[in-house]
Amino acid sequence: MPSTAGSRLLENYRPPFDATAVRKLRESGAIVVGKTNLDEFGMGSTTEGSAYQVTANPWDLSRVPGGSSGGSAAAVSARQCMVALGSDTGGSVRQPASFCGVVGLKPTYGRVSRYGLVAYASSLDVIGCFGSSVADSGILLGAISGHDKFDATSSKRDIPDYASQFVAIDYLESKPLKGLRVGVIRETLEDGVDSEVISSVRDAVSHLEQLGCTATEVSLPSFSLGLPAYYILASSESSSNLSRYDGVRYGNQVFGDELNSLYGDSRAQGFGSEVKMRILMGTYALSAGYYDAYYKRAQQVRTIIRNSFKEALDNNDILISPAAPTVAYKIGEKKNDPLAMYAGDIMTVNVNLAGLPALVLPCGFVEGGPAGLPVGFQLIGAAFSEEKLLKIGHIFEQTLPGCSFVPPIVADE
Ligand SMILES: NC(=O)C[C@H](N)C(=O)O
Repeated sequence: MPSTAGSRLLENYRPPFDATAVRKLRESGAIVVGKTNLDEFGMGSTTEGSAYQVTANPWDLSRVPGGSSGGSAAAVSARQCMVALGSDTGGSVRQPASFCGVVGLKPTYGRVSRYGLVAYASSLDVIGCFGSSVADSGILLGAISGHDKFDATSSKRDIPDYASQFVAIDYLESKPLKGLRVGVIRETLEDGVDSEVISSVRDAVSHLEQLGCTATEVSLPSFSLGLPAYYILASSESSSNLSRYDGVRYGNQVFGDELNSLYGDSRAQGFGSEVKMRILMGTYALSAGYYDAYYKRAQQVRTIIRNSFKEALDNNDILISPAAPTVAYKIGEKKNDPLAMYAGDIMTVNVNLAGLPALVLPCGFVEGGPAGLPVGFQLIGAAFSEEKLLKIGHIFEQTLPGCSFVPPIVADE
């Protein structure tokens, strides 16, 4: 199967091997039915940045499915497949999961091998899981996790039996989450977040309280610094990673009169505008004279963010936020306003900077489209606490009254 990463540059590229995650899935008996659309090289939040096509949101075909792994989210939401993989550098699994009303799991950095994943920003990239239930995403995680000699950053920790969490009991009666401390991140429920999203997430917190959790507000004062730090670091790493696409080693080649025009023309014609912009931004941030002011500073902010999460998670079992400040918006709405699109990643990027696991699951609807638009909320845990997140998510999902997250539209108009 071709692997284009949504880029014209890789239009005819057929990888000679499976990524470790895909190999493991096949070994577990999974049938790979296809590859899905995404923003070029994962750079975007709507899937409109694909060089090939725009993916529609199954809840309303005039809206984006989120991104960058929007094709995977839409395919699971429309029940075209049981589960799907995505890559989450700054929210690319969780935000589309939220927009499409499915479950999106971003594992701890190192839980899943990145071998064979097309690299965007290697210190942030994680392969994540989409499912139409928490159980499906957890079973998928179990199949793809583990150490891999081809990825030195993959962890040697044991893989828990994630599937053992998914048993049915009379949850509400028995207060199954009694004693669990939930910290609701104050900065994620303030100005700039849609009021309907805030009230859905507050309802989700009340539901967790009914299940026995104790919820308190926690403050992460550095939260808003995550967005600028992420875009500097991700762009910087991408400018290095994408230098491999030189028209020689991979993909489409544009022959010029001399070597430099072969590189230049292949890249000029192969990359889309968002990718070019990020390569330029990243190269600038890494260049002598600007390195200290941008790249180094962003790394320092990353440490501050990591420490503030650690402190908050020392006092709480999990942290909670919306998955995105809005529900799915219209195709074209933010396409020409990159800063507005970047701002939509505010809820997710910090988690990548801290390397933590997070689970997004649907918790309600707001008005819009033919049948309402799903809202997702995010549970963030300490490193390698996926088992806990899945348990809480499963109980939440099983006991959420009267919500069916099956979209009304399952085929093209
Ligand atoms: N790749 C991601 O996780 C999505 C993020 N919106 C980005 O463009 O970097």
